[in-house]
Amino acid sequence: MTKGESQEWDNLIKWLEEKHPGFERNLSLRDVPGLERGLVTSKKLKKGDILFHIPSSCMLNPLTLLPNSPIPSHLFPQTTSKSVPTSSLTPIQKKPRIGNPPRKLDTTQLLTLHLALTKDPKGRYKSDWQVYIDSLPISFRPWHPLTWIVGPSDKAQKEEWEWWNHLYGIGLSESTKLKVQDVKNRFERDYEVLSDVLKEEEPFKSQGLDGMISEEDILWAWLNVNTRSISIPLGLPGPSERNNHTLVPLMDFINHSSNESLITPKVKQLPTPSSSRTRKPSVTTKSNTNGSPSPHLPGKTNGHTDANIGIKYNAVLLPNKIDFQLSCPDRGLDANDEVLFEYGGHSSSTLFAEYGFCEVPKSPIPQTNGWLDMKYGEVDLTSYINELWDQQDQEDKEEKRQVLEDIGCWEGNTLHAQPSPCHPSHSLLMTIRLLHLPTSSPKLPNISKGLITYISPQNETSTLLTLEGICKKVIKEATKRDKVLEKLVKEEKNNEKVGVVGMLRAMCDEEKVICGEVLRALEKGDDFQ
Ligand SMILES: C[S@@+](CC[C@H](N)C(=O)[O-])C[C@H]1O[C@@H](n2cnc3c(N)ncnc32)[C@H](O)[C@@H]1O
Repeated sequence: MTKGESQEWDNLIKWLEEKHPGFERNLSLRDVPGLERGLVTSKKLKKGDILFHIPSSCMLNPLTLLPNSPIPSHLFPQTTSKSVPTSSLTPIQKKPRIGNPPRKLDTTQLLTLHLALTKDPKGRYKSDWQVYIDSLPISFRPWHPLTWIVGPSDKAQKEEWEWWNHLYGIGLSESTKLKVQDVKNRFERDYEVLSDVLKEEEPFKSQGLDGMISEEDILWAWLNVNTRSISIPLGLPGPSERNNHTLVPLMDFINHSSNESLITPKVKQLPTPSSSRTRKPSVTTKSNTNGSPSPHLPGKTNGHTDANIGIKYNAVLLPNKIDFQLSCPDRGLDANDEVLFEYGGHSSSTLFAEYGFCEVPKSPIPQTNGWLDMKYGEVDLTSYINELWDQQDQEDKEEKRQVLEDIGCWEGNTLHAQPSPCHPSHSLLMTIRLLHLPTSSPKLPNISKGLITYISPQNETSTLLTLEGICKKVIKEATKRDKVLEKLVKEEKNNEKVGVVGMLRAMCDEEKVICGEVLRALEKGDDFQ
């Protein structure tokens, strides 16, 4: 941590203490050079002690922004939910306008715009959350992989960027590249919308802001929103992952772990004290799957998100009146223990593409075995399966795709370390089985109804041979990639480069270990269901 960061932390705590009644904490910023910024306990704590209490007033989302925002209110996300008081967001227009529908931003875009506006060189958009915004990472270059494929506007950074762009080409598996490309597509769509807003909407248009807020500013803002916000019910309709999330000061300093013995699971959502007395109980929010706040996965609805947060969900929660409280787990915590929670059930490649890091097993036994104990140890075979689809004719592919969608097996072409032993997902097996079925096979209708999963001994033999071939290919490519990466950093003095390459090499290990185990099972003739 630099001196500047420590100052920003002090300012943040002072702002929370002075301006946000109810704020409490027993956590401090971890101050260890060379280690990821994170939160640690300020003193020894016992079961149930409060780690922090974050009042809703300091959270940054469309509901808290609207009352004093310089962003025109017609751009705010629109609610159709009865649970949000209509005064808090723009009401639905009863008759749609003739011509183009009114432009609306979703929460991701609105928060990105709010953060990016603070970069106005003329300083016209100071935020009420400025102290919090000053505590955010200053840049995502060079470590976030999205910045490896979005060139810098500053020519002086071009040469350095080329090293990272080259790393993208040689150091990521094809399946990880697909995930980073997906992040890029989402960024580009939002960038286009926000550029149009700056060009066409007042007051931005008259202020010439389109030329003043750069793509780099929007990239910085967008990555902050996408790597730091938390899913929380805001009562906004539409895709939840685009709308129902919020930036929560302090909570966004917590790092991820999937290791259950390390995470601090007790997060509560509580009604903000005054609101629980003033509103009628009928006005309640509908939460995501189980009412828990969870680290927001920007791209998709996340199947596993809330599993480890162990939320206590209180009866009456109004969308913009939800406080967060994190309390000490049963095991207690020593002073300076890091507080961690699970961002969701994400594989290494998803964590890397979305958040710019991956978990590497810390195990006393050699690292290769550690991967087998990783809760979300996974190899994504999408790029290999895509190659097989490309060999099928279009009609055949459409027909089989429909069947796989009917049984919930389209996509999800993965191998898993857990539950042990390593195994292919059911979706992967069904996909390869269908790839080996002849065009318009009479078996397809029954597969589509879920009546058949095992097709025939011959089909099964072909399926397992294909799986074996793919696993061998993955191991070969991961071994080759690992060697290239080793060579790349052999003489490298830059610690950041060495650290990132270390993560990429660890992901090669994960592929080799999991595919190796699946190959061993295939050789033994083990059955996969
Ligand atoms: C929500 S922020 C957490 C706080 C962050 N460390 C900071 O300095 O502000 C998420 C970012 O923290 C980093 N991070 C979180 N968990 C991590 C972990 N287990 N190992 C390495 N980096 C991690 C990643 O850069 C990620 O994009």
